[in-house]
Amino acid sequence: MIDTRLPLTDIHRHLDGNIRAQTILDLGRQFNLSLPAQTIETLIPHVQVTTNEPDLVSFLGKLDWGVKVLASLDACRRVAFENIEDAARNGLHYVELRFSPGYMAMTHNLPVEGVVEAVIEGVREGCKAFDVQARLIGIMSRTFGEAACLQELEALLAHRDHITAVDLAGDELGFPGSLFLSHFNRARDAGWHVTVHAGEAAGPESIWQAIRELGAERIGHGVKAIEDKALMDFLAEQRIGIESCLTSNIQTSTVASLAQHPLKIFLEHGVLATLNTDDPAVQGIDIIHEYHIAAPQAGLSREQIRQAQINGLEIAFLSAAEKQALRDKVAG
Ligand SMILES: O=c1[nH]cnc2c1ncn2[C@@H]1O[C@H](CO)[C@@H](O)[C@H]1O
Ligand SMILES: [Zn+2]
Repeated sequence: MIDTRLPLTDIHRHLDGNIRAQTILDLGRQFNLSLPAQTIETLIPHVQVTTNEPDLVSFLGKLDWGVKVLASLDACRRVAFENIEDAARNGLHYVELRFSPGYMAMTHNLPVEGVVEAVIEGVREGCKAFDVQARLIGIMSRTFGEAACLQELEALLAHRDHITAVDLAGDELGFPGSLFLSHFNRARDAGWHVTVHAGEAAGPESIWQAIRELGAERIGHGVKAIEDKALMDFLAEQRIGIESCLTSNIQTSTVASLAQHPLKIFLEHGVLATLNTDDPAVQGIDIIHEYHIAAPQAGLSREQIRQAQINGLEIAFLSAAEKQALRDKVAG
């Protein structure tokens, strides 16, 4: 189902939602932290979704153990490096990794700017060691409020040349996008691209807000667009990309079943929708699973899956020349 002559991308993947269970165990031991379990098998239920969660916020709690073991900047660097290794193992040619430096820094009071630097370093080392191209997206975790997001923004701005875009993630219902207008004004002034998690827990109005007020060029999830015909038209006409994450949407109970997922309709409507993972280690999946198992179960035809793969590079935060170079490289 993956077309091997085309670049394979994942443009919606949380680096801090993709910390290996083995790494959680290793770091727990290294820093003498008390973990809920001592073996991979018994740790899995604490760090991975085993049955669907009732809502987004419950799902997000599953990411917490991963960041609780980040007791040093070197641990952050390691996790970033392993994310590139994972991407290479999955056959990805290009990955956009997003991370929330404040969330990663929180448990052990690490310097937020230091976390940004450590992540940049880990990704740089990973890209040297493996044949993958990567870009970084800075996340502001809305769950912790406007002030915490401002701190994240400033830490990211200190390394602006190594950051490609900014995102807003976390509790969409509790912390609407309207709280973050000034944050996004500054992010756009920095010349960054903008993508926003919207229309996942909240309705289509949250997607409109992200586009009109925050300047979103792409939308994370966006499943609720299906409820608003004018919005569907707008997304297609304005070429605003949708970063779909099929398994994630089931595990957060955003969508009841894959058969009811709107991705197929987005593609039929000409929306530039894509297939991505979200938090692969927490979800217990990888990009291959999303293409080979989740997408067919969501009713996508072979041709639609191929279109989603094409769209992945089309809406990537790369220049036209960079995209073409990647197409040429993969086509051989
Ligand atoms: O599916 C998701 N929807 C919304 N927010 C998410 C999702 N996955 C992870 N995060 C949020 O992203 C930050 C870490 O990168 C955290 O704020 C986490 O809660
Ligand atoms: Zn996400």
